Amino acid sequence: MMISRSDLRTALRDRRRALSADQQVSAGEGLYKTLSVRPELLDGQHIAIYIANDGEINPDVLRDYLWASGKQCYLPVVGQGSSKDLMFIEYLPDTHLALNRFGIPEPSHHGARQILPEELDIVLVPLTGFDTLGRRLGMGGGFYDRTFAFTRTSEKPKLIGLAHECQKVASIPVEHWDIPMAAIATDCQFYPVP
Ligand SMILES: Nc1nc2c(c(=O)[nH]1)N(C=O)[C@@H](CNc1ccc(C(=O)N[C@@H](CCC(=O)O)C(=O)O)cc1)CN2
Ligand SMILES: Nc1ncnc2c1ncn2[C@@H]1O[C@H](COP(=O)(O)OP(=O)(O)OP(=O)(O)O)[C@@H](O)[C@H]1O
Repeated sequence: MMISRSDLRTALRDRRRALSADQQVSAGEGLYKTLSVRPELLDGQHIAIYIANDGEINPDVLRDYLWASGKQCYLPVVGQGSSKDLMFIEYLPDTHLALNRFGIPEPSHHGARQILPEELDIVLVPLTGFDTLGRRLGMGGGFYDRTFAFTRTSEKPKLIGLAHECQKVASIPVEHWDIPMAAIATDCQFYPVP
């Protein structure tokens, strides 16, 4: 029998949380090495990124590099109540972050610059699991799938999934609402989606 998405998610979350602090630091540096040279990323000006949570690969080194090279970076903000759409707020080095209802640091949307999802060039999507066909498993909230459902029929933004190499599996069971990634980047490798 095929493993369920929910069991796979639990196993892959356990796997990334088992990485040591040293391994997480090296993974973040590896991710920077993988992505900082890719034209797929450098062609973009408005780039959505995230603050690592629950053992996710940490894109801070990459973000600081992007910011220093003159890119605009944005962080996801979850809506109030039961809203399942993400908002994106500009990140600046002095941006104040506070924990959202999932315990993930996010900027306040008061006074900061918001960008519409369709104005983003690149979205760096946090992954729990992936396969080399660009299929992904997230945290199970459906936030990215819902917010970026329109990318099925638009050129922009390009979605690039970020994960630890150890989150690669042979095949992710796919659902009809899943939005495919254009590419996936890990601490070790860049996977263009065929
Ligand atoms: N770093 C990061 N930021 C992100 C996401 C993400 O996956 N990673 N999101 C991507 O969608 C959004 C938040 N979505 C999330 C969906 C579920 C859970 C989660 O941990 N659920 C817990 C229960 C937590 C609780 O209710 O207190 C769980 O299932 O165990 C977290 C974030 C926006 N920001
Ligand atoms: N475009 C959509 N419209 C309506 N519901 C959706 C859409 N996309 C996903 N969902 C719902 O969201 C729920 C979670 O989806 P899924 O298990 O694929 O989450 P995920 O991709 O792991 O999470 P995330 O996108 O937050 O990283 C599903 O129950 C699904 O019904």
